[in-house]
Amino acid sequence: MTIEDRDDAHVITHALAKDTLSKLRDKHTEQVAFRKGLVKLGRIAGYEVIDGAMETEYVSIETPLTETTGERVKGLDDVVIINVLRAATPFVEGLLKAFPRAKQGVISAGRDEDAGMREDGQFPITVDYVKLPDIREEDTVIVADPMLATGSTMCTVLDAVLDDQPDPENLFVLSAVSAPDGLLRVSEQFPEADLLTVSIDDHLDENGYIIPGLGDAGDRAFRTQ
Ligand SMILES: O=P(O)(O)OC[C@H]1O[C@H](OP(=O)(O)OP(=O)(O)O)[C@H](O)[C@@H]1O
Ligand SMILES: O=c1cc[nH]c(=O)[nH]1
Ligand SMILES: [Mg+2]
Repeated sequence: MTIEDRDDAHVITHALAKDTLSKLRDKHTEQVAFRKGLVKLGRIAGYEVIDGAMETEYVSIETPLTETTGERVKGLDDVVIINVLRAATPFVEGLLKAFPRAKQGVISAGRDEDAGMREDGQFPITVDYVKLPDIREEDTVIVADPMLATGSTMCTVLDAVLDDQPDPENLFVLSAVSAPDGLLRVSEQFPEADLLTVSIDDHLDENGYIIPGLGDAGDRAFRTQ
């Protein structure tokens, strides 16, 4: 398994994840390559979740030549993936390569950047659309958003996802790039969540952007800048 357990989060240390993140960080990486990078990172992260959190069971198999015993991942049908619009869309596309039969939820939650970051280090969050599947106790829930900056968006999303639902067996908050402030905020408000990220960056700037980060993930993936 290529996950480093730290006090603040589990960090995916797979060489290909680091390689892909470096391409995403590069300001010369254009839209198509950027989107493909997020897809690839989602796929790698999905495999890491399987490797780290899911069990296998023995199954008997008939090969063309003989009978043998193999292993199968248990619980692949008990996965719920939450797509935080908009930047998570290509990231989730990659996750779905690891969990093709996952149930999916969609929530549109965006920072009100005109209002700016408040003195408490949080952003007002606008939620426009919420469509979530029922969660069952046996489920592994993965809330995916490539950027975890102040944590304002993620805390709003988790409130909506967990509202009036049973606690799932596993709850992952998955990001590509995270900031220490956001990790702290989410872990304080949702201690039951496992925070999984590819990189814990240094700090946030005065506009709430992750430094060194990769810029605005939504704008780069959707070419809106
Ligand atoms: O931790 P936070 O400070 O809340 O910031 C993280 C959020 O910011 C980005 O979304 P954005 O609001 O830019 O929306 P977008 O995905 O539509 O670009 C990102 O995709 C996260 O959802
Ligand atoms: O650095 C950041 C912070 C929030 N959202 C982004 O897309 N990038
Ligand atoms: Mg954005």
